[in-house]
Amino acid sequence: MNITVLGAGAWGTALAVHFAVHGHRTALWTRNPEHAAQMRLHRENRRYLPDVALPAQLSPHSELADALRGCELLLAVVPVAALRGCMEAVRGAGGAGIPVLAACKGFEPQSGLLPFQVLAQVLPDNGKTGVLSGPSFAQELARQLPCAVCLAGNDAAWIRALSAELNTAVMRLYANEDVVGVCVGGAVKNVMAIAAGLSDGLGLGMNARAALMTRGLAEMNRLAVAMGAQETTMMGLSGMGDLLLTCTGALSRNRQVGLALAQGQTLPQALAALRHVAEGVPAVAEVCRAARHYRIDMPVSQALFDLFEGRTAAADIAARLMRREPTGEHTRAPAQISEK
Ligand SMILES: NC(=O)c1ccc[n+]([C@@H]2O[C@H](COP(=O)([O-])OP(=O)(O)OC[C@H]3O[C@@H](n4cnc5c(N)ncnc54)[C@H](O)[C@@H]3O)[C@@H](O)[C@H]2O)c1
Ligand SMILES: O=P(O)(O)OC[C@H](O)CO
Repeated sequence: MNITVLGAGAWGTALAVHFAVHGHRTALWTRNPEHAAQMRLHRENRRYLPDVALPAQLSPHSELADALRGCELLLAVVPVAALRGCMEAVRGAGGAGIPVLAACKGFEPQSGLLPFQVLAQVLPDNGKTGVLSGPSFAQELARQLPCAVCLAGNDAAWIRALSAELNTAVMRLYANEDVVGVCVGGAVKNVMAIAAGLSDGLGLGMNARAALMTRGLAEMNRLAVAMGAQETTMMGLSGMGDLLLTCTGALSRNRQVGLALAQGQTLPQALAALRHVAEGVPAVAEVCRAARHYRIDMPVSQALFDLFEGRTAAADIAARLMRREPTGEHTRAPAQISEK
């Protein structure tokens, strides 16, 4: 298959390398001509995924029209904030009819839309759109270490066929019919990974991290179900699977942000040191906005939001969460989300 990957960051490059290694002709598009030239020269993406050789089947591009030539499947792997602009550019370049999977995780800032909803808005006449999500660090996939992720979209038969066609011994693909749940899991687990990094960085212990992850899963589930997802999806790869990986894995950028905040860095300092996107940061505000809208309680997300807004200190968050009114483990507590 001819695959075009939009976005030559860590994840876009890892996916492009993977599909090229497994026999697909792969174009990797970056908006930056100098970046494309460097990748062609060194056969490596030194800025975003160093020490991984780009296979011969992979061609770096900065001209969108070149990258789209002969394309049979588009993978959109830019930060979710850039998804709309990228897909508008694809439409402008005559690529509106190409099937597309978004592999970004988060809510579009301000609109609060999930990646599949952005695709539906920008490409309303596009026949086939979907998402790829699940526990998957770019550095591991690029080295062809095994992982399992899921695909979901607007055409269940296409998603099933695509899962079978793209499945490899390195990346096992599961078809999922709950595109809302898959997207919400991928977005909210990043918020929980920041909280887990913060907890670990403050030395709160393994008991605290287990509690945080479990109650984080409860928050993810409440929001997902309110938005129309199935509860079972949160127990799968794009829910619990990705939550486990991102809250505990040292490679997680979101977890690293939490660790940096615990050391006393400001949010801009932590993000500057990262040099990669941490989608959990903009997602915090969108998650809390959605929680207010659906009138559900998301105390971990709200505590992070208040921290980012300067309304609470990192050192006070644990006490604030622990001292809340006791409640039943599966009680649907009324929303305690602040109005700001
Ligand atoms: N890195 C991972 O392990 C991983 C795994 C799964 C999913 N993801 C998701 O994939 C998405 C991309 O993450 P990443 O790790 O590749 O990020 P990254 O920070 O490594 O790279 C981001 C890339 O997007 C490009 N970009 C940013 N704004 C753009 C715009 N307006 N137009 C075109 N290109 C733009 C940047 O130039 C860069 O090449 C995120 O939503 C992330 O959550 C990442
Ligand atoms: O490095 P993070 O925190 O953006 O997480 C990367 C992937 O989403 C893990 O599945």
